[in-house]
Amino acid sequence: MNRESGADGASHGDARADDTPDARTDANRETDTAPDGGTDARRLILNPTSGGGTHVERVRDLADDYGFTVAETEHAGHGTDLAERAAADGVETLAVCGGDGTLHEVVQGLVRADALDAVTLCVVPAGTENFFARGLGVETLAEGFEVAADGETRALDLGVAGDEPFVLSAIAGLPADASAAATHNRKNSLGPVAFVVAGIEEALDFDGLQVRIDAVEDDGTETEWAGEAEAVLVGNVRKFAEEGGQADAEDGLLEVTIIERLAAHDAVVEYLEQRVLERDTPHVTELHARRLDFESLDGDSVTFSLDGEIREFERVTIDTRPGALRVKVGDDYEPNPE
Ligand SMILES: Nc1ncnc2c1ncn2[C@@H]1O[C@H](COP(=O)(O)OP(=O)(O)OP(=O)(O)O)[C@@H](O)[C@H]1O
Repeated sequence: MNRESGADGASHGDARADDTPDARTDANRETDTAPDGGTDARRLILNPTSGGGTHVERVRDLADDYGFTVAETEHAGHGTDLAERAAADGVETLAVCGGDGTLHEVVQGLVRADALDAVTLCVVPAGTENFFARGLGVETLAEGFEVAADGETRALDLGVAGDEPFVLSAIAGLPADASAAATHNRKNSLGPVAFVVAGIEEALDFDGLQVRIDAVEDDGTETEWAGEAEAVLVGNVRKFAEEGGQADAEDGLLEVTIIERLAAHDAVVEYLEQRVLERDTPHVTELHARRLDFESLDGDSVTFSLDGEIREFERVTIDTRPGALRVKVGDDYEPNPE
């Protein structure tokens, strides 16, 4: 694994000696508790409702130890405002404590503030799934702060659907409907099982998508797919084909999986064949695309899940901003997990 440079050739191993708790002064500690502002270089945006919400006290203690001021979200969408504010305040290292949805909001704020170049993100996992944090090799709250202090900085791709950035994935079809049904409250009470429960409920009355997809592949080839789809899964940091999991997030490409609509039973068998046996199946199309144009053919808008946040599009272009996200990663991060 290349530990020297990210996709943009940025220099790495840039943790500063004063990032460690021991190196900071008592005076520093006193200013660390500014709730929602200041000109500090390190700030943490904390979603107190992510996961079961049991992380708050511990995270505040760790933030204090590592010299992060804490800005707590007060409502859905607030993470975007707080990130914009952090950028305006000149924050250089911005940690995000929550799940993938909170990270999604924070990235919106940095894009709105045109501050992706100026801010390095760190993740402190406190959500239900924490897919992004796990991909970066960050499993626990404490590891989130350790990596914020000492981790390597890499330049990861950012996905964009229309004008909205996403980090993990943009998915349309059955899984997006299931993710819409797995509400925040339900996730808090059921955990990851909420997705399964919601998925079964949604499968009972999901109609399929009538869509056309024009993709520009890695080598410039243009590919068109039109028909009735069960789901269109577009991964940036995440991939869905074969065994699924983390994708190469530094290749400037989207991992696209289109699952053709079949009788429910056949579709499940084929999807499992592909995932478990890694066998090509005739009704699953995989593409590595730089860009794709998605259009609903029946005039209905389609429900998308962008990192778990629900949006509606009748037509949308999805592409990437290669290497646009500066992110601290742990030792277990694999740039190319293939
Ligand atoms: N103070 C708040 N009160 C209520 N909702 C909030 C608050 N702050 C943020 N949110 C909302 O919480 C939602 C989910 O948060 P997040 O994704 O971080 O946690 P999660 O759903 O538990 O985890 P994951 O996405 O990893 O499964 C986001 O859509 C966000 O808008």
